Amino acid sequence: MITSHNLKFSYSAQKKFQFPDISCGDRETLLILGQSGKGKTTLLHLLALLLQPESGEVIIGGRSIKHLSHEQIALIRAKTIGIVYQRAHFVSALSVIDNMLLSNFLAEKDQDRKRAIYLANELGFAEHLSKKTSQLSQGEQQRVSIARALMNDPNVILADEPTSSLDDLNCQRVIDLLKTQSASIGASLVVVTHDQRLKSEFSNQVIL
Ligand SMILES: Nc1ncnc2c1ncn2[C@@H]1O[C@H](COP(=O)(O)OP(=O)(O)OP(=O)(O)O)[C@@H](O)[C@H]1O
Repeated sequence: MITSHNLKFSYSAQKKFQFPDISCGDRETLLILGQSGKGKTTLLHLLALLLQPESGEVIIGGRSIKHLSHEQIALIRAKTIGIVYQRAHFVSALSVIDNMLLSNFLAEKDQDRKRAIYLANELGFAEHLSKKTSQLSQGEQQRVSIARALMNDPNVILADEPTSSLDDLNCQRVIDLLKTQSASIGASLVVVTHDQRLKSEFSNQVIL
């Protein structure tokens, strides 16, 4: 479960954001919609503990993420949050499977090859596991990115514009994958997007 209260953030005196409170329980989904520049990625990065709010707090699994060291925050993020970034940010020198196993390493867990292979089969890219990520199509990279986010069975999955560059068929596939995979591990799924196609896919919505 993830909630936020009174989150405020500013990049500069001219660029200030005050976000509505959000709440997404275990096995629940939440869509955060907003036009370009409304602060969707900023909010997602606050929820992902990648940015520190000026005021307010994020609570994950009942625990407030305030007054913790950078090291503690990094470990909580790695262990409890799966992030599907707007751009995938793979390590280009590593294979697909090693990019996935990196998630285990960052969470200080043993490398779980079985889980990586299981997810690759579930998400339909098992034949690409030993390739470099740059050899995969954009849609395949998107699925690897989702699988990587699921490697540590996170409590919360945060996805930033996961469908904006996909055609209708792949858009539907990616949303179905995110929903089924997050439901199967009992996670909260929060998606931020300007993609209006997703409106009909989520009953809980917040508009920025
Ligand atoms: N590091 C930064 N420094 C200064 N301003 C920033 C920074 N990152 C984002 N901004 C500004 O903050 C505003 C919100 O950016 P953000 O990326 O959160 O919006 P968004 O709703 O996700 O937009 P998009 O849909 O175009 O990705 C934008 O006007 C952007 O220029």
